[in-house]
Amino acid sequence: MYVNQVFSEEECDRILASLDEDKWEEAMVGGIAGKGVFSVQKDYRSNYQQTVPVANDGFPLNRIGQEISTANSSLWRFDLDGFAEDDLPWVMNYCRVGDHNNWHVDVGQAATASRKLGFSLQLTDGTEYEGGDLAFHRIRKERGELTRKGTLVVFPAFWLHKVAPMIAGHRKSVVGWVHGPSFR
Ligand SMILES: O=C(O)CCC(=O)C(=O)O
Ligand SMILES: [Fe+2]
Repeated sequence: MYVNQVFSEEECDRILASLDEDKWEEAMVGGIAGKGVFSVQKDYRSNYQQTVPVANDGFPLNRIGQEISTANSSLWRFDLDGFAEDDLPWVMNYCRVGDHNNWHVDVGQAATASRKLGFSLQLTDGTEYEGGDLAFHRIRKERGELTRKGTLVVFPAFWLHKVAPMIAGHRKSVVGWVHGPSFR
């Protein structure tokens, strides 16, 4: 896993300020049966989401893309193409008690088949909420290591991970995937 403090608090606030409060939609589960087969299943996941707003200068996806390239060169050396037009990053919003995303992997069939690396950028700080921790199967991390505002976490899309149920407060993250040719 690659963990780095990539954005300042002010830059995270710039992303937060660019969000549209009218655009939150209930996150869905799917991509297994085929393209476009998604549904709300609150026992698997419960959170709001909206596509991440990208400024004219490419902020913040340009920086995230560069950082993922750097991480990939030193750690996995996967063949990568970049972000996919039909699978652009989301801002995830965990604002209700119990909001969560149960154990899953990010790579599946259809639109998610070519995901190689996933990322999660912390827009909020771990001190702003209880529960809601991003966790990876069999990887032990101190709570503060992944929760700091501005921290980018990069991981292979086939790693098992989850977001624990919210107990209090609000958590927001930018979550997305860099695609590439199929594993072989
Ligand atoms: O909110 C996060 O940090 C991760 C969410 C996640 O794993 C996903 O949406 O696939
Ligand atoms: Fe995920």
